[in-house]
Amino acid sequence: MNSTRIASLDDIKRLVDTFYEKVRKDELIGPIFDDRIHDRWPQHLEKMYTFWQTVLLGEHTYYGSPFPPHAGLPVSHIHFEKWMELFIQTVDELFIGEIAEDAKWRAGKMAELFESKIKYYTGNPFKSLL
Ligand code: HEM
Repeated sequence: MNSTRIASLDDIKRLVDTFYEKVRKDELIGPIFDDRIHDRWPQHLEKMYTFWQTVLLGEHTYYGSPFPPHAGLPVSHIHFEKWMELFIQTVDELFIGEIAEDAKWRAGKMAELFESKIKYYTGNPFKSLL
């Protein structure tokens, strides 16, 4: 059983790298990422390190807006379910502790928010995307 707590940027990198390895291999959501990201995976991973470093360690290195890149993606409930399944699997494989639990909780909240925004904007295509 693993007994590592999320405590450093190296831990965040391991979490992000392992998660997106699973994502890229997944038949349902892998192609959605690849179609948008193409050869920019190193940049995407770098950005995701800063995102989770900010959220989980309180070290403020991410200054973006998380939602806009998702607004036009061809995703619905099943895609978010798969995303969450892989994320939870990754966290539980690698880490224990309060921050690991927080990671899963926050991911779940953001997945819910993104899903409901995407549903809303799909029904109201002329609303602002922010
Ligand atoms: C099925 C679910 C999801 C898909 C298909 C998806 C896909 C993507 C794609 C294609 C990008 C843009 C990459 C680029 O063009 O460089 C992106 C960026 C990002 N995603 Fe997701 N995502 C999903 C769920 C989530 C969730 C639940 C979170 C939150 C925990 C999240 C957090 C982010 C962040 C922070 C960025 C970077 C935004 C920026 O540019 O500042 N994504 N995602």
